[in-house]
Amino acid sequence: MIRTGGLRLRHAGAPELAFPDLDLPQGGLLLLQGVSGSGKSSWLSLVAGLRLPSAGALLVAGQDLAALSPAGRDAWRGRHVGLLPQRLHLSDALDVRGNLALAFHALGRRVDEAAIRSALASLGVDALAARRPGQLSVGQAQRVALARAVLMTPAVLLADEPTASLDDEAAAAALAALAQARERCDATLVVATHDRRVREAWPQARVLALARPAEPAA
Ligand SMILES: Nc1ncnc2c1ncn2[C@@H]1O[C@H](COP(=O)(O)OP(=O)(O)OP(=O)(O)O)[C@@H](O)[C@H]1O
Repeated sequence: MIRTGGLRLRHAGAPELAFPDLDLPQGGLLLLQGVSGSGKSSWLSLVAGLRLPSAGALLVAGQDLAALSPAGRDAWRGRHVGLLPQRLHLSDALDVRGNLALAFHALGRRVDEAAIRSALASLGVDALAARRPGQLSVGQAQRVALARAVLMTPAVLLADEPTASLDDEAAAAALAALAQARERCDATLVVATHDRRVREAWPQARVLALARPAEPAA
């Protein structure tokens, strides 16, 4: 679940972003829409606990993020949030298995090899475990990143423009993989997108429409 009220974020040197209120139940599906600069990535960074709001209340998976210390937020995010960023941030110094193992190291936990195999298999990329990310197609790399996102069975899955730069077939496959990942984790799924194909694929999804803030008068 994600509940926000009066949420605002101020980036240095930019007009303050003000977000519409939201009450999304656990397991819900949300499309975060808005033109470039309307704050989609900023909203995701708030819900992921990467930034704290300049004002407003924010409850994610039952947790008030403002009540956590920075280290507590990092631990909470590692356990409860699955992130599929626009740039996938897979390390080419490691193979696919090693990239997923990093998630356990970040939490100070023993690497759960069975969980890694299961996450990769759930996205149909278990045969790629020994490859380096640089040896993967764009679609394969995205599936690996999604396997990493669902590794801890997160309560909330956040995907930033997952269909950008994909052709129709690859975009449909990416959306199917996301829907499957959501089902596997029984997660709340938020997809930030300005791709009309996502809305067409998921007409039942809730939409949170963001508007670009007005520039202050000169
Ligand atoms: N780290 C930052 N420092 C200063 N301003 C920032 C920072 N990140 C974002 N902004 C500003 O906040 C506003 C919203 O940016 P954001 O990236 O969240 O929008 P977006 O809707 O995700 O855009 P896009 O679709 O282009 O990715 C923009 O005016 C942007 O310049």
